[in-house]
Amino acid sequence: MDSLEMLKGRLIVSCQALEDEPLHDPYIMGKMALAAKIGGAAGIRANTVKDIRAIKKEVDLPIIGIVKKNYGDHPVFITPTFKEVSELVEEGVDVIAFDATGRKRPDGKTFADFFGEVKASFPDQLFMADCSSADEAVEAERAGVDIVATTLVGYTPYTEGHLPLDALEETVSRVSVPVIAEGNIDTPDKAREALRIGAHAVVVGGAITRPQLITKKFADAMDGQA
Ligand SMILES: CC(=O)N[C@H](C=O)[C@@H](O)[C@H](O)[C@H](O)COP(=O)(O)O
Repeated sequence: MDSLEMLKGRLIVSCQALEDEPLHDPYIMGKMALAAKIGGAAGIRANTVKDIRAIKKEVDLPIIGIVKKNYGDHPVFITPTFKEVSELVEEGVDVIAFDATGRKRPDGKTFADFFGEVKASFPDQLFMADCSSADEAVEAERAGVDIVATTLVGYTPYTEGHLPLDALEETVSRVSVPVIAEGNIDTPDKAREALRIGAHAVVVGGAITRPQLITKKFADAMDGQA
């Protein structure tokens, strides 16, 4: 069974902690991935080669790899250039994900130029397009990606306030490649709803692996109640 088939209808847990987060440590991300596997995750999404290596030591699940890299204050930061894609190919991951929004990349390339080069260089690799709208998903499918995802819905200036499940519904109706629901799927009900709408799989991050955010939800709900 290939990794896409293994992920069908299943939960993928994003195990990420950036430099400014308390759990920023490859060892901890490895253990997060193990906890996710024990809980029933069928795949892991992870950031940086270091974290991916640590995660591979703990679990044998399919990995969606990204490299978040800031080029100055450029807004495109999820696997933004060919360099980050090459790092992931060299490490070896089942799927490589990247920003597939309509914005120019830090090196000045459009998404189509960037992906054309990537696909020509690594024709056997699976690629997932992190989109902020159904229009971008349609463009990414046209460019030849294997999977599209709602990862960046609400995170581009032109999608502020848009809801991932609404974008998912539109995307599912307009593309034929598998669509992964990702981004602010923060309850089990939303994950189930995403599958009902037609998501191939669901990625959940912060609601499982960012304890500072989980704690805040409880603390905020209790604030002023006593
Ligand atoms: C916008 C952005 O940078 N998204 C990132 C993409 O890799 C991650 O920070 C998210 O945690 C991930 O997409 C999962 O989403 P959520 O944590 O909402 O379940």
